[in-house]
Amino acid sequence: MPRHQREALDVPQGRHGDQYRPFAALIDREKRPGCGHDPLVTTEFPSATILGYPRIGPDRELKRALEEHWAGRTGRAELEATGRRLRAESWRRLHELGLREPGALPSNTFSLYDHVLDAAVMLDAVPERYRGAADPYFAMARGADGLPPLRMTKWFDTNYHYIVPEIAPRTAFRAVADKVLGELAEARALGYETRPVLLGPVTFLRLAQAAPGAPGGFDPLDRLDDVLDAYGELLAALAGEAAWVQLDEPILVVDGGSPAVRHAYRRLAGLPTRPRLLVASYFGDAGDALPALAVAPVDGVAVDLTHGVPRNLELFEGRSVVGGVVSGREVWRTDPDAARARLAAAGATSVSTSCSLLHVPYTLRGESGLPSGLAFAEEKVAEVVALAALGPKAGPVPVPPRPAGEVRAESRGPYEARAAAQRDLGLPALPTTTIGSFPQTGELRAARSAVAAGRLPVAEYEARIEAEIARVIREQEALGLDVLVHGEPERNDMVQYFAEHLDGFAVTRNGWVQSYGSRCTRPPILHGDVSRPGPITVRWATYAQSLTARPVKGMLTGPVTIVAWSFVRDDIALRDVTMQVADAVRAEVADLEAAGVRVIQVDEPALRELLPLRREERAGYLAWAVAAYRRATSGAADATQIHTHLCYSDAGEVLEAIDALDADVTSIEAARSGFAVQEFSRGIGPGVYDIHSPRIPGRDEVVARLRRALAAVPASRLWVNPDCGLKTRTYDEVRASLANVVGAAEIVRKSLK
Ligand SMILES: Nc1nc2c(c(=O)[nH]1)N[C@@H](CNc1ccc(C(=O)N[C@@H](CCC(=O)N[C@@H](CCC(=O)N[C@@H](CCC(=O)O)C(=O)O)C(=O)O)C(=O)O)cc1)CN2
Ligand code: MET
Ligand SMILES: [Zn+2]
Repeated sequence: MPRHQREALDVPQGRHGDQYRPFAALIDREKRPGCGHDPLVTTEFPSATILGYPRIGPDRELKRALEEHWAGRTGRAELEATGRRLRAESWRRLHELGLREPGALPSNTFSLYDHVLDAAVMLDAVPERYRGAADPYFAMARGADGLPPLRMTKWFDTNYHYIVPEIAPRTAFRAVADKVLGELAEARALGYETRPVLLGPVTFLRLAQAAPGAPGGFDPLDRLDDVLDAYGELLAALAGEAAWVQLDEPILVVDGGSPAVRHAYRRLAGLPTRPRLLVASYFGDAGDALPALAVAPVDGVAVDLTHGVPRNLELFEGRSVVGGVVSGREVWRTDPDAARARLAAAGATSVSTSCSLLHVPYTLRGESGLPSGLAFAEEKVAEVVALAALGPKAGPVPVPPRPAGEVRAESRGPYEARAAAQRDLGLPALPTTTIGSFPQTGELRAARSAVAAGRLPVAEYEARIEAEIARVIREQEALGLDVLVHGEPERNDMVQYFAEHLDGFAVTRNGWVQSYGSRCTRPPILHGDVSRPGPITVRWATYAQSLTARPVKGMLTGPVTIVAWSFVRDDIALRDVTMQVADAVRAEVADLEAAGVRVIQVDEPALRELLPLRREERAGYLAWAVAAYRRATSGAADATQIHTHLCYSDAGEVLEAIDALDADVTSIEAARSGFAVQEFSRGIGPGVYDIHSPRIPGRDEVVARLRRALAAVPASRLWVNPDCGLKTRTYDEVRASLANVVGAAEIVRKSLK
């Protein structure tokens, strides 16, 4: 059913608990395997719950508190106090929205930076080198005095990023339960019996990486039994404190690993002293992994029912089956009939969100001008409560829309012909460039909100943007970079900015979603057919080019990334949505080219992110993603140099697809993830330093990286650039870092002759 015709659920706000009964009555007490002790409050899983909740704060209170703290303006105590206030306010609001049964409210879902990092701390898996830092937690997250941070990467196929734990053969795991016990006690003092949420042991180890220096064949999963000992201690500590504990195992929806799951949950379920265990899988169908769980007598499983119904659920008869029918990562209202049909088909005994609500904004309240048919976190909680009151009802389970027709990958001329046609750009060997953005200053952001509020005339704002572009061009000329950028000062975000200039998208006022640490985005809402009313970037690109004789690179966001970082309509296939966006980008490429812009970068940092978690679906996705990129870029003349940029990409997994994008130059994150430059047959710029940390790379360090790269790529195809845009850095950091990058390129260039 099209969204706008969908009936909204009648969502009661703050009615009383008796409406849960019809659903709770479905739970069969007798059949549930016992676990040998009387839990504190209740043994029944609540009829309605959510798997997790946003934590940045409805007005990004945590972001501000973190940034004040990192700037040295507040102490740790003030930061902790903000955290406590935010947790209390979330529980209060969730209770008010109807999550009132014991155990319905999750706890330990708050984090000062990241829940995977919290899990590492909970297991005492803190690498030795961070232990002496003034604040080991933030040192791991962000680096500290010469100490680089731990790697950060995408959380499954979402736009959230987690800190990658480092596990060594001798990491001494032990339970550090103070955070989880602290939040439980905090909630209890407020009158709430909560359900602690822990990252599960298998997901923890499979998301971790081997510590540097570990022997070649070492896999963090080799440490499963030791980690399980620590979980045993944690669960023992929680046994008298909470009726249920939720163990998050989203890794269940990824191929492989069933033996580890079977082993882990046999051991944990067999513990003599423990709370009831709910194992939560999400981000897809856990089908293949369910039998492994079924042989372990865990007390409940939570399954993602938003896209289909996982296979083999009958294996869980007699236990709690928590049906995730309200999407935790999309923003459309739940269709009650479809949701109830899914609950019925899955034999669900409770209603939940499909995953944590971390991935959606807090509330629609305060928004205007948005399409109808939306639900953000608060509205989704109300939906869960309403569905629990209604209960399951057999009916047809809808199938997702199929893509319409075939797609063909479009082509430009062969690379060699293009390279020849681009020679008049006059670039040296090892050309230096940046990825696009320069620091976004507080003044620019303040000016943007002043325009939105009508306090600053548009002409004045535009004059400030031009002044900033002029400054960015001057800085780059002074540094001696070869291919310049305008610095993206006019963009609030590389996706939202384009969404604001395309038809078919709506943007929110306050719909912030955490991306990593204190950083957030407001994902646009793609709700209709996409089209481009007029040129978007041409004015700024041509202004920048008018200020310099060096080539200025036009800067666009690619179609896959625009859809990946938006909330997208669900009534037509994602592939078809992406092709509409590709056509808009193609028109912008044509306009830039017509305006004389000779180098155009089309960023696709999210290409890897949308890669399906199941192997069998990957080739199909990559084929259309590549086709969309080529649709966007293949209209360019051979003489126009097309760049692309990817980051956080674990590029190794999609190298062939990146090559198939057929860009003349690809810049890619290499500083933190390490990948094989020799795989590339065209221009390649492996990032020479990590822009996510304030650390300034040394010139010699960059020289060493370039020499390593030259062992694999000829100098004629090697580019020199940071590994991502500079918008989160300060001008001081950027100047110092880029001076070393340009200096390093000069040194290496000389040694070529
Ligand atoms: N969409 C998206 N996803 C992405 C990335 C990305 O760039 N975009 N990059 C990767 C890493 N993720 C990142 C995500 C966000 C930020 C980031 O810097 N976000 C900014 C917000 C960017 C923004 O929308 N800025 C707006 C609004 C800024 C703002 O907070 N305004 C103030 C008012 C202005 C003031 O007085 O300061 C307010 O609303 O209160 C603007 O510049 O116009 C932040 O959290 O601080 C960086 C990296 C992966 N995913
Ligand atoms: N052109 C963009 C920038 O420099 C690319 C960022 S990729 C997350 O900010
Ligand atoms: Zn990037």
